[in-house]
Amino acid sequence: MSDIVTGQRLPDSARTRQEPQAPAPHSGDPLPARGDNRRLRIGLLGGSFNPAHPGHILIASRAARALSLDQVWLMVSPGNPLKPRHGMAPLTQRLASVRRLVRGRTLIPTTIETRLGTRYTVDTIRTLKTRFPNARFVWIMGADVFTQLPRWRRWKDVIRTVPIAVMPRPGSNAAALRGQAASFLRHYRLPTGKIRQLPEKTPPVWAFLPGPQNGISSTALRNAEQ
Ligand SMILES: Nc1ncnc2c1ncn2[C@@H]1O[C@H](COP(=O)(O)OP(=O)(O)OP(=O)(O)O)[C@@H](O)[C@H]1O
Ligand SMILES: O=C(O)c1ccc[n+]([C@@H]2O[C@H](COP(=O)([O-])O)[C@@H](O)[C@H]2O)c1
Repeated sequence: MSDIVTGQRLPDSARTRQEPQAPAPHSGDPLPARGDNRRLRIGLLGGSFNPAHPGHILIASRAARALSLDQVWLMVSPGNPLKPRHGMAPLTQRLASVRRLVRGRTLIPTTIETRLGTRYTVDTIRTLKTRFPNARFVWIMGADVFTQLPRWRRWKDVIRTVPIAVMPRPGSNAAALRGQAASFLRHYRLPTGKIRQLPEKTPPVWAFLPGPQNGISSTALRNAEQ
């Protein structure tokens, strides 16, 4: 039985150990309620991961802590619709680069969009919310991507569908905070003191999560390899 999130066949022992947290594979509501009846909070960090680097791990871990997330799915995109295919490593290679950096149970590398057959974020979120009705999803993105958000397909539907956590990135923060998305959403920003409530809020809602920053990028790593 393959797991829709990890794509891996789990040995029985691992399934038993992981079942309290890991989504089960099939329809219905695969996410068990927590012992305290709180819905599972799941961060979605979509990305090309071409390749993954410590900047991804930093923002995923920081979001997990700041938002009390049970899991963060590092969703390796089948292909960012706005990025050229040329120079994009195969999905398996990009997934492997994420797996090499991840430790522990909270951060979960996944190619779930490929299995769901979605590429645009608006479709991914709608499908995930249908498939996992008991989860509370939060979309995590770096400040550079928040600036680009108005170029996404049906971006206003995206922001109406999922709370958004914007993570700081060196050189991108000022532009993000005065960009079109920030301006459109100016009445929907959570103040820093209320960030932990983000997953419980009804969208549109977003927050900028201050914290440590790392200037690393996949582009720099690819260039260094050449
Ligand atoms: N160093 C970083 N600091 C903060 N956010 C980051 C950082 N690197 C990537 N991100 C965020 O992680 C997500 C996935 O990024 P992606 O996989 O495209 O990495 P990248 O380094 O931006 O790649 P590239 O240089 O190829 O564009 C995006 O939301 C992006 O903003
Ligand atoms: O839905 C869109 O139109 C869209 C356009 C550009 C990027 N995205 C998503 O944004 C996430 C970050 O992409 P990237 O390539 O900057 O790491 C990833 O999950 C993409 O699928 C989504």
